[in-house]
Amino acid sequence: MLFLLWLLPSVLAAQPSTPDPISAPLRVLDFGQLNFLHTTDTHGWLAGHLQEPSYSADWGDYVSFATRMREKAEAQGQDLLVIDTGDRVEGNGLYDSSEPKGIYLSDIFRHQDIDLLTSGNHELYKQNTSEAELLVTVPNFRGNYLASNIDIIHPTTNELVPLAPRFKKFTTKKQGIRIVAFGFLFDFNGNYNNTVVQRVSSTIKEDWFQEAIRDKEVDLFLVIGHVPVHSPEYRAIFKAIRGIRWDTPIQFFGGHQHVRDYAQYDSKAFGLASGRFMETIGFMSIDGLASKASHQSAVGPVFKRRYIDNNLLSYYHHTGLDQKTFPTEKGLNVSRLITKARSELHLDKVHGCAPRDLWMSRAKYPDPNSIYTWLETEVLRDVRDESRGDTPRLAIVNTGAMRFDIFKGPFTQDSTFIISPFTSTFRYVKDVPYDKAQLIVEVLNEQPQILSTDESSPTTLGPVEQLAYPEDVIAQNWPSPDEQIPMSGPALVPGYTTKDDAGTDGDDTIHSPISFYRVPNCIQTLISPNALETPKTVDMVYLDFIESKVIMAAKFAGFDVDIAKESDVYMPNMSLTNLILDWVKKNWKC
Ligand SMILES: Nc1ccn([C@@H]2O[C@H](COP(=O)(O)O)[C@@H](O)[C@H]2O)c(=O)n1
Ligand SMILES: [Zn+2]
Ligand SMILES: [Zn+2]
Repeated sequence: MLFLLWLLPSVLAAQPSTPDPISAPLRVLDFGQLNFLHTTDTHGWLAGHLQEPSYSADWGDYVSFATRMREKAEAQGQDLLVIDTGDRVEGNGLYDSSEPKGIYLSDIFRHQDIDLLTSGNHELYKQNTSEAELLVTVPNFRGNYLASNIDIIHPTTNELVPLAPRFKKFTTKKQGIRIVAFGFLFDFNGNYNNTVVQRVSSTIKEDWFQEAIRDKEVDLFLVIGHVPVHSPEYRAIFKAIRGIRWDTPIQFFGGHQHVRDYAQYDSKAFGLASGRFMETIGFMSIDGLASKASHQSAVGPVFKRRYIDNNLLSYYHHTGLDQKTFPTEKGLNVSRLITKARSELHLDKVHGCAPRDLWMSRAKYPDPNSIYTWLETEVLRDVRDESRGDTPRLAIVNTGAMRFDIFKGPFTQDSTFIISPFTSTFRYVKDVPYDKAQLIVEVLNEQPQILSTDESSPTTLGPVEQLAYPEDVIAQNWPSPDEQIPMSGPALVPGYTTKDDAGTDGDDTIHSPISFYRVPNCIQTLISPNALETPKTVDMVYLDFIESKVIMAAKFAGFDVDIAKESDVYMPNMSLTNLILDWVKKNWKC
């Protein structure tokens, strides 16, 4: 059933730069015995999207939404569980702009009543981030944080300990559904050396896991993880559980690829991935589970999924409430906390004004509207180390270092971290024959554009970095112009038109499709005093994050220099984030 809501400008006017919304036809949520709300890859976007009305609800609104949805489910004698599958950090001023990073964010995040959560790869890149998980987030969510395959060196005892409990068994409040839950991270190997991520394939051979899946008093296995739902890791977990429990329903929640996705493993096992950056709240319901309340055994359970656009009108619609009746006191307080934090962090401070939109994947590459073309032709021209003077240099940047589009208008302190939050700095190798440097970039770009081996296989070259939208997911989930759902009435708002294993009716809001284009793994800029001549040799400059990939690509390219030994710091302490910020301040006057 569809509802057509006229989005009232006043509803979203709370965000200063939010343009007037138009209209949004909405699908309903079908509740079941057991219901879930799911976030993943929020990357600090707890203030929501200030420039995109479709995703403008903040964490406080989500706190109200979860409360209201729980009330609604429980009033119907049903249960609701709230899940988060990691990558909560890095990617927004609310996290990256504080010193130390994250002090405001963790204090906002903790107010959501989360039943189960786990770690992403971003929680593990740096020592202080994973230690904050151990010392702040795990205690904040006492007993609900799971880490089936992550250990950490405890900063005070120096002992290697599980980051959090490996699994958890519990019974739901209303229906008495007995659940065994796990919390996994994909086979990640880019973590700092204070943590150990055990490969999923070996974790599932461990005694504790084998015992847990042999428990006969279980109505549902719940696997949450920072793992793509279509991945070898989840396939392996599914096979391990199914091998022992041929009939028990299994629900997976995943993330990491920043896409809306839904996987069907068999008729009783499904997986939901709920996008990125607080754009999407995933909803799942399961009906027909064995349960104490209904004294029933499982009867062909029915699984249903929805991807909710994160805005107040979706929230009002799904709860049946309105501007007056929807907000909870706690939710409003969390929104106030966010406003206060943003103000203390000066996130609205304007550094410059972008003359046009610059897109990561909504524009072709190369193209004047591509953020990568802008980087290549303008920003990277400022790559210069004093000590190397005007020595010709080839600057190589992985496209994954860019995280979000730039919208025409004010470029703020928040935008600085939204578009590229990483503290990675530049390194270089001198006297690299120009043709070899070109070959190295070619090798880097020839790597398959999937992420299954990303940061996960030390033995193969693998892709330089993950694409924001891996190829298999593009084929599966991305809209194509001919998939537009015919609607009468007002024009649809452009947005997600997801295609997944259950079809094309997953999005709560019916949008018109947006075109997306593929980008290479790496872009490059040659900076040379003599623009007309190709230099014989260059300083090959790259972000330290991709050094291991550059080393392997150099081997493939037949460049016989020990890069790990010969490389050095280039532009000391200059991150890509700061390079861009300096460029914006100089070039984008308001
Ligand atoms: N210092 C860094 C860290 C990460 N990246 C990019 O992010 C990708 C992982 O992000 P997810 O949110 O998808 O986990 C990684 O593959 C890199 O592309 C980076 O560039 N620099
Ligand atoms: Zn992520
Ligand atoms: Zn991730």
